[in-house]
Amino acid sequence: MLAVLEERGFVKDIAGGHKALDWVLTRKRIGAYVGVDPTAPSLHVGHLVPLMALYWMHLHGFNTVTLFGGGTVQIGDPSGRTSARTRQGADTQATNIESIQAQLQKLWVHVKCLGIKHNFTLQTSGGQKVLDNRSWLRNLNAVDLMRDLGSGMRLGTMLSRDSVKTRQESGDGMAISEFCYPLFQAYDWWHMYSEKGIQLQLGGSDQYGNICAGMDAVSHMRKIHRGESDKQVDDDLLTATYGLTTPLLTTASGEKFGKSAGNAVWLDQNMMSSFDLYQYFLRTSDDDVERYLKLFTFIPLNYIYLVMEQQRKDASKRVAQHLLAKEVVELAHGAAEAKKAEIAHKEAFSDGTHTFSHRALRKALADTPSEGASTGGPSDNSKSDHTNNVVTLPDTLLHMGSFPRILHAAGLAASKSEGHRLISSKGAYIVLPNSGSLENPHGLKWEPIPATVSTTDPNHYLIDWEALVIRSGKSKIQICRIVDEQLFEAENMTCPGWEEFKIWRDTGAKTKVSPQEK
Ligand SMILES: N[C@@H](Cc1ccc(O)cc1)C(=O)O
Repeated sequence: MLAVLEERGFVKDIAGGHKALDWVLTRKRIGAYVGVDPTAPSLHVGHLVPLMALYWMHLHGFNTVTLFGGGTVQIGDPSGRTSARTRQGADTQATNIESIQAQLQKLWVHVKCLGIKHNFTLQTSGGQKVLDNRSWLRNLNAVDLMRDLGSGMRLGTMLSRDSVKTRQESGDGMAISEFCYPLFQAYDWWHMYSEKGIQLQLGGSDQYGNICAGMDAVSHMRKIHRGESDKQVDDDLLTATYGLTTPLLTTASGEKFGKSAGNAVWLDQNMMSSFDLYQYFLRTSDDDVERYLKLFTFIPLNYIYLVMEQQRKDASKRVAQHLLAKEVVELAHGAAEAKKAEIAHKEAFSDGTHTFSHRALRKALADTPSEGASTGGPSDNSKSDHTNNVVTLPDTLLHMGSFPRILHAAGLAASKSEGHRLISSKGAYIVLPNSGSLENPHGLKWEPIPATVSTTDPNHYLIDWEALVIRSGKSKIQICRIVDEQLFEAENMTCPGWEEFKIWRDTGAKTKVSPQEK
């Protein structure tokens, strides 16, 4: 098992000894767990690395638990942080807990389906559970905790942790609650060790300290509960605890993995559509794609090597990236969504990579009805849950000089001024209507949005009188359906910058109108 995790790139550090862990995993189907604190409404792609390692263990017959910290999130893990988290309101916390729990459940369903697809059988898979540590932490007695577990954890070790040192040095200090966080994570482990035989904890590299603290605490608790006489049992490698941390991902060009335009790449479909998630992984560079295929998919290594050979023969086809993107969407959102996202992308480029397929546009528009708000509440375009990334924008946004605003409204630029920058650096593109060639009438051409912004009218780029197709960088495409402003407002729709636009327009209009009124 350890060899599998190592060859796929999951192992950064091992606590408890490499040899010992290797031996135990070979001898015994121990239990393993990964914990996540629900600090946000969704997991992001970074969470997937330790989770994937755990899923591999599940598929190889180990008992596995994904734990969400409904209890620990209220204390706040200081690991890897330079400042304390701000306290969340009770209702935010409740919704986060609920959605993370649902997400962890859903991931298990998709893991099982992917397992079957990649020829693992349910009979040889291990058990899997989703647990909430609130269920035991809420009954914990403070005196008992300090007497038993607290007495087994050393101040020196805890003070020497980087997260503590940096805060002491920067002068911000640290609250006792945060300082004591490792006690609660350790108690989780003790609880699951004694009840479920969980001997291994996996986590991101920032969890190394918490995991080591947990190992000390569990061994201390075992002594207390067994009496000192059982000392030799304690040393038994077969019943000891172990830790494994996964590497922190950076791209080959040195950037932090998992950020798109400064935002986290969320796994929740309502926060990031399948189309966008697919697109994020499709943008993976050739230097990173093999590493990511190993980490984020269950595809056998031999097959990955074959795909990489194909990829090197013609990198422009991005076969490896398409495969990666599809498998990740399948893991996060399920097979049906993955198929749709794949088709949407393949169609968009079906007439060549330098063109955008008119057929794909027609299909995307047909698949996403314009009544974006039909679900009732106000619809926020940026959270569109469509597979095809169609956003709806009001027609009044299209006027001479408004391209930077459109880039912002379509979610391709964080602000209007960033839109400006994108255009002047020739990083923003638009599909030219009716630009197909005689041999390939559906392949519409891309061209950079003209740098002469103030004299360019976006209306000239409307395709079939109803859509603009824009792109930032190499492949972040956005289809914009343009509707009548009255319909947009009547359907309670909105888009980034819309309120500011209205204020700007209304005040601008007044100064223009008044002289004529005179
Ligand atoms: N402390 C972990 C989450 C966690 C919570 C409870 C545990 O028992 C284990 C892990 C984190 O912040 O990522």
